[in-house]
Amino acid sequence: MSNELVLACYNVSRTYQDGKLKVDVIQSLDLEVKPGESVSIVGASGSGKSTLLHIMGGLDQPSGGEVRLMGQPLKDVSQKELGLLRNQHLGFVYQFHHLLPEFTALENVKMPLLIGKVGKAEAEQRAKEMLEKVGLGNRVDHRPSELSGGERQRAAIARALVTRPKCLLADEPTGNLDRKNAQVILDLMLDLQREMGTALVVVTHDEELAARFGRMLTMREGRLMPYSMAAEQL
Ligand SMILES: Nc1ncnc2c1ncn2[C@@H]1O[C@H](COP(=O)(O)OP(=O)(O)OP(=O)(O)O)[C@@H](O)[C@H]1O
Repeated sequence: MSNELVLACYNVSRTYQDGKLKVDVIQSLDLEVKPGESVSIVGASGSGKSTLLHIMGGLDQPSGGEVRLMGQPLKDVSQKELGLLRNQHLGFVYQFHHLLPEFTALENVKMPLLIGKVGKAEAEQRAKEMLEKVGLGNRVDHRPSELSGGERQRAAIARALVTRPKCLLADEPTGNLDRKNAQVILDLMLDLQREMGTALVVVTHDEELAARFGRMLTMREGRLMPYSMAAEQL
């Protein structure tokens, strides 16, 4: 039943008007994300992967079609409600950590809880627990500049998951890391996804990492299709 889905896209399209040129980046795209499942999306550069993730996360509006978050069509909600829905149900991780430089890891991770009106004491405790989970229990008072690249990404994952979202959306979360750190961060995301029952949708260029997800999709000609190595080499 559709209302059991975490996220759903039905007949979604996105067109950019670039001067006289109209670019159909996404066309008649359908996607259903079930609770707790892990989905990877690969595809050529410029195929529309980031655009899709922005639309799924309510950061961009589709030109047509419908996006539902926890069964709620996003086009029906006000900006304020959208903000609440996103804070409540979604976590975001990007290629670059986007931690606020003047705040410590703990303060950064607490922030979405405080925005979501969780009390200060509970926010502090949950943020500490989440930092422990990502292996940063001994780095809570470090500022981003005092963390390694892998540690910053761990802190960004903690910040995204501290609200216990139904779905984590990640755009090239390992794109800025070396191979070893990329593997470690991906393992961490998949472990947390299973442990917390969070659905995980990741966009990546890395087909080897993408193959470790429950479902691997390719973005091609504005649509998603099951990944097939043979088709990729055409
Ligand atoms: N604001 C915009 N205005 C016009 N065109 C845009 C805009 N944003 C993206 N595009 C175009 O839409 C297409 C898809 O971009 P998108 O960033 O979604 O691709 P991608 O698959 O994530 O690429 P990459 O893997 O290189 O990050 C590109 O051709 C891009 O130039």
